[in-house]
Amino acid sequence: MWGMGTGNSLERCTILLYKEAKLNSKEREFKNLASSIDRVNLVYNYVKKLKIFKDIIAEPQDRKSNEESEIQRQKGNDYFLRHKKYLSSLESYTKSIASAVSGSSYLALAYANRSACLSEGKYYKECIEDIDRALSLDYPEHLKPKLLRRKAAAESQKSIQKEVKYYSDPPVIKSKNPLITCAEDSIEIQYNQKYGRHIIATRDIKIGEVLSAENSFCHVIHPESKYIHCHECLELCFNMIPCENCSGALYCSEECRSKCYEEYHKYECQFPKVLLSPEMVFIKLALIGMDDSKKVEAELPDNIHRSDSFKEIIKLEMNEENRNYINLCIPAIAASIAYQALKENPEFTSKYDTDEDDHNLKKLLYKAYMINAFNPFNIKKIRYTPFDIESTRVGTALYAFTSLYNHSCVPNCEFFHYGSLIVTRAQAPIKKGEQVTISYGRSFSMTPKETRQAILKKNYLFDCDCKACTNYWPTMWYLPPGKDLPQSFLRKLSQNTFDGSEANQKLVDELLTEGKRLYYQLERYEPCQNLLTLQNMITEIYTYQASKDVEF
Ligand SMILES: C[S@@+](CC[C@H](N)C(=O)[O-])C[C@H]1O[C@@H](n2cnc3c(N)ncnc32)[C@H](O)[C@@H]1O
Repeated sequence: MWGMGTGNSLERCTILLYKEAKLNSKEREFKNLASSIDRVNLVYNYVKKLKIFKDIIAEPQDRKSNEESEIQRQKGNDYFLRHKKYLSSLESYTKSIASAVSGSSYLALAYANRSACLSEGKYYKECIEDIDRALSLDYPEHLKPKLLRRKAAAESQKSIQKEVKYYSDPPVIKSKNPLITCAEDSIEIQYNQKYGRHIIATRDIKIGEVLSAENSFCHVIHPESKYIHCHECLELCFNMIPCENCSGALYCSEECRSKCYEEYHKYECQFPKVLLSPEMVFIKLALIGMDDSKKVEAELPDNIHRSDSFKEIIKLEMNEENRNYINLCIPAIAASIAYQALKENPEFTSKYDTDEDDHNLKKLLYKAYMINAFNPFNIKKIRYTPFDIESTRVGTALYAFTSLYNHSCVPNCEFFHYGSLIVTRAQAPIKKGEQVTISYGRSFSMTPKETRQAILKKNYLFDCDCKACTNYWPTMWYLPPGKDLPQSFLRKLSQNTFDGSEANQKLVDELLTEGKRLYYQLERYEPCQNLLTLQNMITEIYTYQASKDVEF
């Protein structure tokens, strides 16, 4: 059941182990233990008795293989020459680069082939870099003249180089909050029994105002993006360099490669397959906690929220008191598996080998897993085409401050990603003293109350008391239209194509200004369809403005 090649995810393994170790019968014993470390130890010992840890963590991640590199390079050639699908061919060449043994001629060939693709896409700087990489390796002599001709051609075209960036310049914080390092001074953190920590407006806030702009505390890449995004910084990059040991990590620069290796990848590089998925941001968080250098933090008074501080991220909500037994036990199983894998990781054990390290590791893994249940954000890449909006998952990230916004089914804020930076803006006017909220996925306009409440209870363990839930607001289709929107405005709205042209930019700016003005006129008709139309339009415009189209 656990053997090699089963491809079991950590999540599946935890559920199977729960059943196999008959942990359902240990509830009383578990709950009698007060500390998290005792609970992890209890579960760890029961699971260990099954003697199947070894199987679970036996399957290694894919290693370098020149054979695989050659298969991927041929695939790339096929896409490039036969189908003229340049992005697919680029991804295959990058896979070929990731698989090739360091320093081999396979690596040289893969770089050279990718340079042809980059030249076709008008990414001349990247093309030249790849040619230089191929030439610095064991590239066949008889093919060199062709490569040098490609380099000369690329040099002469450098002036029409295309930019590789999938988001626009983010807005900046104008009036820094003295108590929250990543926020405007229009908000504050409050605490009460009912809402936990939550955010309150300290003055009236207008629609569109930026409230916070926060860099991720830590993130991991999503598998679907890993051949065109850097494993470390998540930036888009079409000519990445590989990890020298494994075939699973690619980087936009030497700096990112060595930074990542030092801080995390030296452990990850030897992870078994079961620990490789975006959900594993919890292991990264726990390992950051283990790392003493990160714990040394600038001396700031305790009442200042620093979004880059480990002390803050580890305080995020775990809902420990509201969890039922299985939801307390599963994290202990996941922590046990990750612990066992790390204990067999030579890089890890060479640094951490005391009883105190052991204790810390178990505690941190358990906490980090629980934090990760309620707080992760998906980083998405949004691309507008004339016919469609494409959304791709780039990674999963944790934010120490943005996670403090509570949910409402009628949220007054929305967040936007600029790479791994998350920016929160008001999408409705917010009065001084009002709670500032985002949506955790379902808004009242599309999903009926019972469904929303059930999902929130299951995934976030609370009963929502927002105005839509309390007053039984119907979904959008059953709402009155509210005050009519002017015909001139509706005409403009129907002309909007999001096609990136200058004329459309102007139209979008006008729609945003007019939409905000109309919102204030319609506010008193809430809930109504036209107000939702305005709100959706405003959110869509901000999403569009944050995204940038990069074609290949
Ligand atoms: C991402 S955290 C939000 C910040 C959290 N209140 C804290 O103290 O850290 C999500 C958790 O906050 C609480 N929460 C969020 N929205 C809520 C709401 N509208 N009412 C009550 N609790 C809420 C729930 O415990 C939920 O699992």
